[in-house]
Parts: sequence; structure tokens; C-alpha cells
Amino acid sequence: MLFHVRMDVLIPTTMDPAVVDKLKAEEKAISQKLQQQGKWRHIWRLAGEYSNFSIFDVESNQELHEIMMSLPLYPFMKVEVTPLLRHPSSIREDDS
Ligand SMILES: O=C(O)C[C@H]1C=CC(=O)O1
Repeated sequence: MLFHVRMDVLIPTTMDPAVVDKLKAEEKAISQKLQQQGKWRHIWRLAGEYSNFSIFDVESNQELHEIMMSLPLYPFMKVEVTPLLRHPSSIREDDS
């Protein structure tokens, strides 16, 4: 199942920079592991924003939920999830 996820990161400016750096490093490691597993298929930065557009390829709504809950930066994110399906006019074989 494919999902488009928009993540807007809103870290409080009062947070200890060392804690922020640790959270970002942990987030990066988990993100890259999920990308290597093919579950986090794409990640794009939104120009000028601390936000990303991502595509997840997971087994179920439950799996997506568990992944999102596991992200170290999740408590500091606004998240919007959109389920996707193959467009009938798509010419890309890897869209589904
Ligand atoms: O930077 C972000 O967009 C937030 C988050 C998502 C992946 C990652 O490494 O950090």
C-alpha cells in the first residue's frame, strides 16, 4: 500500500541543541534503514521549509502508523497522510 506523507517539523526553539542534534541523528538513521528496506520509498525536502514529502510502501495502515509513531521527531511533527493508488493513465510499471 502506498501513502503520501507530508511531515512538517516544528521543534521548540527552547529545546537544548544537543538534544535536537541527537533526535535528528536518530531520525536520519531510522529513515535511511526504512529506505534501504524499501518501506520509505521517496523523501523530498520542500524548498524553504523544514518539511518533507515522502512516499511509503507498507503492508497496511497499521504498519504506516507504527512507523510514524517510531520516528524520534514524531512528537514535533504535524503529519498529513494521503493513501495512493495507481493512476490508470500511468506509464510507470513501478507505480503500484
Ligand atoms: O528532516 C525531515 O524532514 C524530518 C525527518 C524525516 C526524515 C529525517 O531524517 O528527518
